[in-house]
Amino acid sequence: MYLKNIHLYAFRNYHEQTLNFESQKTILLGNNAQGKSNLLEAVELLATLKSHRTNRDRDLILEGEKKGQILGTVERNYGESQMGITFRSPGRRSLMLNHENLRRHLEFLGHINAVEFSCLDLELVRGSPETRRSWLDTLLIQLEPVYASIINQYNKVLRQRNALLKVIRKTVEEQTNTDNLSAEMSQLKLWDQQLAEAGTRVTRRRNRVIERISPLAENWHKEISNGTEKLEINYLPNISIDREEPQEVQQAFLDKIEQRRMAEQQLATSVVGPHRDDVELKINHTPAKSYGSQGQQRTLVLAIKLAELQLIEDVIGEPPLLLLDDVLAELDPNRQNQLLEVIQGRFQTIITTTYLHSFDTQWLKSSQIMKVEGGKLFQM
Ligand SMILES: Nc1ncnc2c1ncn2[C@@H]1O[C@H](COP(=O)(O)OP(=O)(O)OP(=O)(O)O)[C@@H](O)[C@H]1O
Repeated sequence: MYLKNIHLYAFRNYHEQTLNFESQKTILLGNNAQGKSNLLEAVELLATLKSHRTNRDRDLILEGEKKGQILGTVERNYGESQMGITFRSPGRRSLMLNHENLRRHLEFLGHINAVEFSCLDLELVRGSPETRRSWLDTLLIQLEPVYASIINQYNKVLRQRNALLKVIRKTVEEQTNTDNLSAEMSQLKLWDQQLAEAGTRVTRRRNRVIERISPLAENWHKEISNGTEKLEINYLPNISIDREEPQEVQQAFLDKIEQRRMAEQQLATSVVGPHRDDVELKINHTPAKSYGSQGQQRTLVLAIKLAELQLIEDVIGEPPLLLLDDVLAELDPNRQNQLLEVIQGRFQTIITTTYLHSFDTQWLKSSQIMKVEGGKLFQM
């Protein structure tokens, strides 16, 4: 897979800019706040339709404009695709593939795959469970684009069920109309069923992806730490997935809802389901979050990113893009070399950096280097 070019119109701090990727490796060089990460964000959006920095389209549009656009051309084994996303404020985004407007997000996903690695990824270890869920979901969308609608459907049901739980609490507090309450309770039963169905789909897929990525990450981790450390990645689902059959998982889901009924009604929110999942990361049998040193945590994240590259390549059959946002300088020479060795000519890589001195000369010679200044790119 090769991203040939990208065009940005009124996107973040870019008025109008084209970048033709002329080498497997592109280095975006510039001071802080010039637009380097914005460009990587544009590639991330083409790959996943999500940005890890915002979920409001209006943030993505150049200040003062009503419309922004990202266009890109990607070359795959099966041929070339032109992709486009138009953001509107106010308004909804629209998607284009090969000059045709798409109605469904699903048809847009899966043409570009990318693994992003930035200093924010340390949050995978240090941050809240939400960060780890979001990491899993983004990975799953790339591996099987249909997951985007599965997780959206789950979130929609969850929102509606939470709204109903709030209505029920109000009815109970006001102790007014018992007829209303019984109608609301039967409605809740229907939402329980929907939550369990949608949630089972999410849980089973998250479990599957963890089963696939864990051994890969564990191997990388062993290699980077020269065999001195053992990484363990465990899925901690809110609903037990010991059982094989989806119907059995669904039943376990419904049983747990029943057990937590009182708590849910008091809190007026859903306390059962994959929105409460987490992923446990352990180094030498101890939690990486509380016991891991900074260096160990960095090794862990690097191992996970290398595993993501490998897994996506295995599943998709083509190497994904690698987006490195200001991370090379943060890795020690040993880990830097390990990463550069893996990349060598295999993955199209876009790197942002404020300095060039941490790159080796061979690497610089074979890279396209672009200077980024105030939302403009200059060939160096
Ligand atoms: N919607 C927008 N309209 C105009 N400018 C924006 C918009 N969103 C972000 N910016 C500007 O983009 C710049 C940030 O760019 P970016 O995050 O790409 O920085 P960077 O070059 O990667 O720097 P760093 O090394 O600090 O990460 C800031 O100047 C910010 O004000």
